[in-house]
Amino acid sequence: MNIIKSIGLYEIAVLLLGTSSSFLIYLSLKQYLKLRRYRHIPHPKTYGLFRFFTGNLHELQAYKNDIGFSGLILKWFNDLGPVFKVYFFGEIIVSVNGPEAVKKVTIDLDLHKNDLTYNMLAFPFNERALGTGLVTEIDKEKWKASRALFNHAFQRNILKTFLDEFNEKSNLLMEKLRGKADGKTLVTMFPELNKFALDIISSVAFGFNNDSINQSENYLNKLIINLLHGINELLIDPLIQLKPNKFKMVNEFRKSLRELREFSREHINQRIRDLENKDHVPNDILTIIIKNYGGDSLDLDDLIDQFLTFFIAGQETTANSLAFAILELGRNPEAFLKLREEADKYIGSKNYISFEDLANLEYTSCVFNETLRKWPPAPEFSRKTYKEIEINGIKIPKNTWIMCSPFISGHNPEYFPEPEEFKPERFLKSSEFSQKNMINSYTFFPFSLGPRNCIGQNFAKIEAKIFLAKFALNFDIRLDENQSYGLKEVLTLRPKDGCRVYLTQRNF
Ligand code: HEM
Repeated sequence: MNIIKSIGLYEIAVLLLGTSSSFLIYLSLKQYLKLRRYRHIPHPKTYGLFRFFTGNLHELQAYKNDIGFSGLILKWFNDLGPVFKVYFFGEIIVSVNGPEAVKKVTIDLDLHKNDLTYNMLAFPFNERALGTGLVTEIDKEKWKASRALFNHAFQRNILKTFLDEFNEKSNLLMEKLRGKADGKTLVTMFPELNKFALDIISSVAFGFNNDSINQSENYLNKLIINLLHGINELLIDPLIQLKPNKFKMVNEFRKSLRELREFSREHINQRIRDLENKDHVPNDILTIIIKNYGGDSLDLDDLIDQFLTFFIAGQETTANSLAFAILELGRNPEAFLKLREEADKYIGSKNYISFEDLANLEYTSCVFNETLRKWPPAPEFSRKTYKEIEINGIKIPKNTWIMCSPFISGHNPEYFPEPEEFKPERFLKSSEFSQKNMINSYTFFPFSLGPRNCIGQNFAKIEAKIFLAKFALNFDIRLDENQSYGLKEVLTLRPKDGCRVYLTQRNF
């Protein structure tokens, strides 16, 4: 205190002013030099008093509740062309688009995942969440080793053995929806589908009957929702943990995450014990993984990371896409009738959809594909350049955060004429778009591409086809006219109001 008195308030003020001005000058210089490295790459106009620092944040805030980040980058793509940059504070992201670019990034160069984004999923708020699970593992060699184990568990002939579970959970959901199908009860599809997807993963992948479909609030579902909510909040605002009004949310997040990991630990430990005691165990993905990890290499925390990864990667993505599908079918009754015709023809009154039946459901696949084209649940994915690369004649510096967008590609009229229309027919093998190869792996890639593509894509396709066929066989849909058709997007893309419908039992 005495020292302060002797220095005097004036000197302190000058000192503080001096320090903050030097800091501001340092930040400005750093920002200037960074932007200079990218000045040859086109970028959208920036707005606001502090736009030199905030970059494109202003527009993002303005559009986030309407067309979402995906809609915004599509707008920028239409204005600026296939390669452009956007920036928010110190982070510059280069969006690269077009079949050549996507092939180069994901396959030819097989770029690494970008650590900044994936770390927020791996260790949000400095807590271990998805850790070194498949989605978030940045180290290529370690990732390769675990992917090799999991590839085995996700082969079609293994998934085939789980059809009973897929059918059983779909039947349970139909049963529940039948109870609401009086034409007057408002049903929000997303939460129903979210529980459905959770129960399927719980049962197929980890051999336990979670039964959230029949519960209004489910323990596991609630923990996962809290986990995703926390990660979403962190992605929107990386400084969130410093804000006193968010302390409660952050604490709840931490508590849920710890409970979730504990829940996983107990479940995995039990399975290990059962395997050691040679007790009967389900032949599910967990058993396959434990047997393959085996021996000394088995690290329980790694297994928990994988366990959580499959819940997070496989639940919301599938639920979102199915909610979008119902929304589109409600708006496109012709497509809905064709879907039903196909289900009538190949499934009819059967309660069980077999693998052979699935092969016949081509139009159902097209409905799912068209939904994923228009509304990919993972609308962008990111990578990082480890050396300077060139795309469309534009040089992109080393260590750049690159973004590829299945959303932009799916809305490009060059490959998908009238992209705003919902036309499942374009995916029929006989359609001119398929024949002319306009639809191929580099124009339609909702499950990403290359070595780090989605391991669960066949799983998701089986789940979606069984659900869609059964739904079309059972119900008529009327959309709630008061719902917004906006998007909700942070980690994944979802219909803003969750797809609100009135159902009636189908008139035969
Ligand atoms: C419609 C449903 C789904 C969509 C659209 C989807 C999409 C994607 C995409 C785009 C990626 C790449 C992400 C990135 O590069 O960061 C991915 C990765 C992954 N997905 Fe899916 N997914 C779906 C369903 C599932 C399901 C059902 C499971 C599991 C049962 C699953 C498990 C995974 C895993 C583990 C990865 C990481 C793969 C790796 O890096 O080796 N996904 N998914």
